[in-house]
Amino acid sequence: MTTTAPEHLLRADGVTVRFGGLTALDDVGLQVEPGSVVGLIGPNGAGKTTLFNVLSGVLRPTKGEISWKGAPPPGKRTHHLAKAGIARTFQGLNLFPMMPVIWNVMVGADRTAKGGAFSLISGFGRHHRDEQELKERAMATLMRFGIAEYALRLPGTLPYGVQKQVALARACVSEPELLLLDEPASGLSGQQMDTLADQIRGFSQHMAVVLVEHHMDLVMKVCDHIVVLNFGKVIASGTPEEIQADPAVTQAYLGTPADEGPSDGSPAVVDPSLGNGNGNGNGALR
Ligand SMILES: Nc1ncnc2c1ncn2[C@@H]1O[C@H](COP(=O)(O)OP(=O)(O)OP(=O)(O)O)[C@@H](O)[C@H]1O
Repeated sequence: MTTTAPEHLLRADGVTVRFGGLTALDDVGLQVEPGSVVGLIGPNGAGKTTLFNVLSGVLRPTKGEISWKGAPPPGKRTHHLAKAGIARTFQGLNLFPMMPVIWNVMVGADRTAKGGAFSLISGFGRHHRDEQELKERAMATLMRFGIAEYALRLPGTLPYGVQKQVALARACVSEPELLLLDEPASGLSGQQMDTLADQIRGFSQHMAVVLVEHHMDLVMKVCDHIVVLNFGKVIASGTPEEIQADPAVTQAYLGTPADEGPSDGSPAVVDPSLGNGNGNGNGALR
């Protein structure tokens, strides 16, 4: 009997998450193919972070299943994920403030570091040659991200945009097959966001990316596929063009009835500049 490898890297089936009486996710399905960029969007409180936490193994769903390359997920600790080829960034920077930039990136480079930062600082169980190799890989990644000059600086002494790049470098240094990005554009300038967009498209040459992001222009620019959540349910799923033309998406963000499209009959376009008039109390499209 021959078995074929699953086409998807990551798959969620019928994922439901309840917090007490509140259903944060309701029967959500999602697939991530190798080399694709998948966006998760939705108004505030839609369930994006909850789904991200389920996908990254941090949160166990009340119902439903997650599979990684057709098998159960590898575990919820960062080093479990890293070993399996999954890396993530955090909504906050989550850098170690007392460690220089290069050490922060070395932590990400070490797929075998069970103790994470502790094992790096203590050197427990590691040979000098291994540490040298980690340092070289971290340095090469810093160079690739154009931030090698900051290698010996503490993160807190650097501009926010550079710190964001350090966090991204730390996630990418292990050359993951899947990169989970949690609001990578928050706090960035327009120019920094353009750089980020180019980077994400570049990443997809080597890895799949799942992106939770409020900045619609970035999402529309970089994603191959977008999943839209509202009140914990998937209300739309498709290419950026399909999502922009979907009246249910416009309704979710702006609170306009789905059948009230533009009077000229052209498809409704989700406009990031429209911030008010949200009828569902979920906040504006940002
Ligand atoms: N730990 C928790 N306990 C109880 N309720 C929670 C918890 N985490 C999230 N929720 C609720 O679940 C729902 C979905 O929240 P979630 O943070 O996933 O939405 P989101 O789309 O990420 O929102 P935002 O864009 O504002 O970050 C919200 O109603 C939220 O209040």
